[in-house]
Amino acid sequence: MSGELFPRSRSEVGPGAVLVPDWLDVERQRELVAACREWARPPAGMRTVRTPGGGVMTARQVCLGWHWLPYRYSATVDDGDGAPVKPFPPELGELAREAVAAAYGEPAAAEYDVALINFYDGDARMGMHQDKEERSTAPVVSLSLGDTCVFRFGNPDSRSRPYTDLELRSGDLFVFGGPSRLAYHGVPRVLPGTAPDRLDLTGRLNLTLRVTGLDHP
Ligand SMILES: O=C(O)CCC(=O)C(=O)O
Ligand SMILES: [Fe+2]
Repeated sequence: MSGELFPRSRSEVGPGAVLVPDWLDVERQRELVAACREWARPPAGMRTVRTPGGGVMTARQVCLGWHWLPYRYSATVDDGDGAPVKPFPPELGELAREAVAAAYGEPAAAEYDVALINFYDGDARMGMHQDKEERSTAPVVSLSLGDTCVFRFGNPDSRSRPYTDLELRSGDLFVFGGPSRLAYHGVPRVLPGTAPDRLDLTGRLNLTLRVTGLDHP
């Protein structure tokens, strides 16, 4: 539920960084949540990610197409059960292309080949980072489902200011490419209990769709 008197409108948060509120209708959100529940199952299911410095990411993650781990891509879940990563579904490629067209008004140039699905429950959050393991400069497509979060979108030079805090709600699309492709970003907070009732989801799911630029094994 948005609660706004007027619908939120598309906004450019930075050069090449575009928020399209309410891009997915509730039916599509429900379908994606159901699909995420399947993708989260083992083998190659949702896991806790550990960083080389000994840290633990509080958002749990499952990948499709390529397995991301700090800080590279692999064809197998090298930091989990070792299973081959689940395939990247063609529907998500189509969704990514539609998303780029909706954000930029022009079609995507490259084939999307990886999805990182992050699940935030409890106090989960994500620190400021760049998405830089890809060899392609194609825009990152981000879809939010479930609880609203505060999404911090910064600049390509440092984790600190200037940055903009925006709300990403269930169904929102955020695309960042061009001069913003390597901008630092993170999720300082999730607002519990804000998911639409019809989603039947406690917590927040985020799908980030990317082009790795890697050759498939
Ligand atoms: O959950 C989000 O909105 C951001 C996820 C993210 O930045 C990532 O997976 O690299
Ligand atoms: Fe990211």
